[in-house]
Amino acid sequence: MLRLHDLTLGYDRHPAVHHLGLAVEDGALLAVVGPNGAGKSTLLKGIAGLLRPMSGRIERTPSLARLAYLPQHAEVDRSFPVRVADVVAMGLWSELGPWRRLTRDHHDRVVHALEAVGLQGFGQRTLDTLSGGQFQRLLFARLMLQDARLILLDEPFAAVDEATVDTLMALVQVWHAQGRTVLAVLHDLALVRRAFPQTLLLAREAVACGPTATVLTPANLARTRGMVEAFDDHAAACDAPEATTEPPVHATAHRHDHGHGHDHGHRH
Ligand SMILES: Nc1ncnc2c1ncn2[C@@H]1O[C@H](COP(=O)(O)OP(=O)(O)OP(=O)(O)O)[C@@H](O)[C@H]1O
Repeated sequence: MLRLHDLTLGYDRHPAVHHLGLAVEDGALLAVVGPNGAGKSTLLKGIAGLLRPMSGRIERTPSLARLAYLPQHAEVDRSFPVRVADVVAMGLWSELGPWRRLTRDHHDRVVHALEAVGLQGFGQRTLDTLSGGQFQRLLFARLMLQDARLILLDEPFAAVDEATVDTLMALVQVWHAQGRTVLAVLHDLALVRRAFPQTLLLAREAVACGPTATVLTPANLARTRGMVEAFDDHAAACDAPEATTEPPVHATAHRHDHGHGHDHGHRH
């Protein structure tokens, strides 16, 4: 299980998301949804261990120790003149370590992963020759080889066409069927409703979390709209005491209210 305990994350001591308390069960397929600036990427970076919590903590059971994180498209530099097959093979890093060479079996797995994402025959091409959609397919091939139990995808389908979404979404479904836990930041609500059993609706705080149909209601979506704009990026750090107990909820939002309304924008 992945648990967030009264988690606040931010930059330069300014909170970006605050007081998240929720539990995501092992094997969940969870969409993270919310307006621009809601803190979705920040949350994924926090879970990936790239941002230290300002307060609160993230707990992962050992079953989720092996983690793979796919950052937003724009954050990945693909001007390196390296070969597609070599980038995919980087997914084997945790298995190989720095010194071991690829065996025949490893090469076969790279070829298989490229086939699975529809990039057969692309192995010898260099990264800079790929289209945006092809590059995203390559990143999914690398993810396949990482064999992670917890997979974090930040807008994996931004700027890719429908056929690519279908191919990559089929892979996500396979990972889900294999019992892996997948969290994906998405803006396509139709896709979320169709393919993601659970959703976290985020607007600097957890607005709702649980079965997608109960989270993506018109009322919840309307509430999120004003919440992000009203949040003050330069507010002082929150002095609210950390919650001492966490409710044992399944992918359920746990909101802290310290006596201020939403019209105050935030509680920091
Ligand atoms: N490196 C950073 N330094 C300072 N502030 C940041 C940094 N990254 C994000 N922020 C701020 O944190 C807040 C949340 O940003 P974040 O990228 O997590 O939102 P998001 O929900 O992923 O948005 P989008 O849908 O636009 O990608 C925003 O106000 C943003 O300006």
